[in-house]
Amino acid sequence: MFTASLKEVEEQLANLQALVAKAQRAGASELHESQCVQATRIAQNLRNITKPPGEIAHEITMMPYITTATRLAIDLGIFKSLSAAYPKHQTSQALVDYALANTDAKAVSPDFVTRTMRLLTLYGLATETDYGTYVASSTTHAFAAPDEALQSQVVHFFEFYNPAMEHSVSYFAEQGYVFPTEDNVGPFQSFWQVDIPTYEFWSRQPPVVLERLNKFMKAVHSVAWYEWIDVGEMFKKRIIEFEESDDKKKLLLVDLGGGKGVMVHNLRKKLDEAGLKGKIMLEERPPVIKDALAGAASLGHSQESGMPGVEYLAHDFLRPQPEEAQGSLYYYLSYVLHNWNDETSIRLLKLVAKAMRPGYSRLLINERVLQPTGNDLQKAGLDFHMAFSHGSKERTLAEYGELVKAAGMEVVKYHRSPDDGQDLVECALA
Ligand SMILES: C[S@@+](CC[C@H](N)C(=O)[O-])C[C@H]1O[C@@H](n2cnc3c(N)ncnc32)[C@H](O)[C@@H]1O
Repeated sequence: MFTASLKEVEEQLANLQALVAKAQRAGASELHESQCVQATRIAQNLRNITKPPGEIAHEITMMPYITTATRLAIDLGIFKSLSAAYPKHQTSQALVDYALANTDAKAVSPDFVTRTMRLLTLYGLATETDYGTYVASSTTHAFAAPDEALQSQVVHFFEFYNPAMEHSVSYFAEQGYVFPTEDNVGPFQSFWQVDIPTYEFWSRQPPVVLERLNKFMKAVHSVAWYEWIDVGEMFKKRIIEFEESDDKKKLLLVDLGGGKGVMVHNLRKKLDEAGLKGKIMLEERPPVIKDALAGAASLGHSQESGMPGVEYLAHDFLRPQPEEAQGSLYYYLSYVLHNWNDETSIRLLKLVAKAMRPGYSRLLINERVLQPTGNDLQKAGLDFHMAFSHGSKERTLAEYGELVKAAGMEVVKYHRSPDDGQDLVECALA
């Protein structure tokens, strides 16, 4: 018979109580996001101790239905409907009416909605208040958000990665249980019958796919480093170190492969608040630059020139850095290196090193750095994901150290995030 050790259960409860007490001592009435992440981790430990093996097997077996139910709910507009109706509760019939009026659904029955909602409410994607009656939870609102980040993540994985995951079982049985290290070979390429890197595969898909990919990139992030590091202080300190005035022409940061520009737009605001006028630059592939400019326009800036103080440069970062991107105070690679194998990463890092001014420029690598043990689902899952689709991996600090060393740099500081999320690895020319 399955039992759980009381001592182990008590240990986890004590951890949770300590977390709550710490927040209370700080005068808070709520846990903030990184504390919520810590609380979830404790709950996960408690679950591992108390969940009988049969229940765990059940959860693993049924998980694809949760994914499927979420995908179906997206197609039926259930999150949008519940979120818009909040704080009102909605019945399955009201959700049917919404789907028929606002989506492509040809027919929907209240029974279909009720049975779908049973799975969703189990995972907090909405709250069940009575039989066939629901109200939006905070997760519902997040899934209904206009940026569509979370919905895009679910749909993108469902369409492109999930079939490749199933295919991987026969792939590894045939090829051997070794993760590929080439960016154009792997279960993903094998399923989709292509021999090109995954990013090239995306660029050949209809624009809606690339758009969805860019939307969901936002979702893979946890609390951004610029929320827990005082950006103004960090930049000012280095500017003062070089006794240089912060004139308008100075290039403060180049964000290579910065996606739709979420980080440059946020950073620009932070730098403005700190009175720092130097330029920052987003360097991306041409279609993504277009999306970034559209993103700037949605923030109320010009569609042609984007946010003031941000330069938008269409450039392939696997080619030498152009003149205008030379000698920046910081170069920034966020969730880029984990897409590439060691060989291509070193090629990219060498090109960055060439653009760096000795003794002055720094490289900031923003990634979820793997810890030796106890990595969460984001880290362990993303590592698998990188292996499946990019022939690459998540790395430990030592592995990042090896990579930058091969490109003539060294790690000068490791800024570890308070919630074990996005870390910052600061490097300089060796
Ligand atoms: C995983 S996303 C990371 C986006 C962003 N840095 C972030 O943290 O959300 C990787 C980005 O690298 C960009 N990228 C891939 N290959 C590139 C290349 N050769 N030149 C420039 N950007 C590239 C992609 O367009 C994509 O936006």
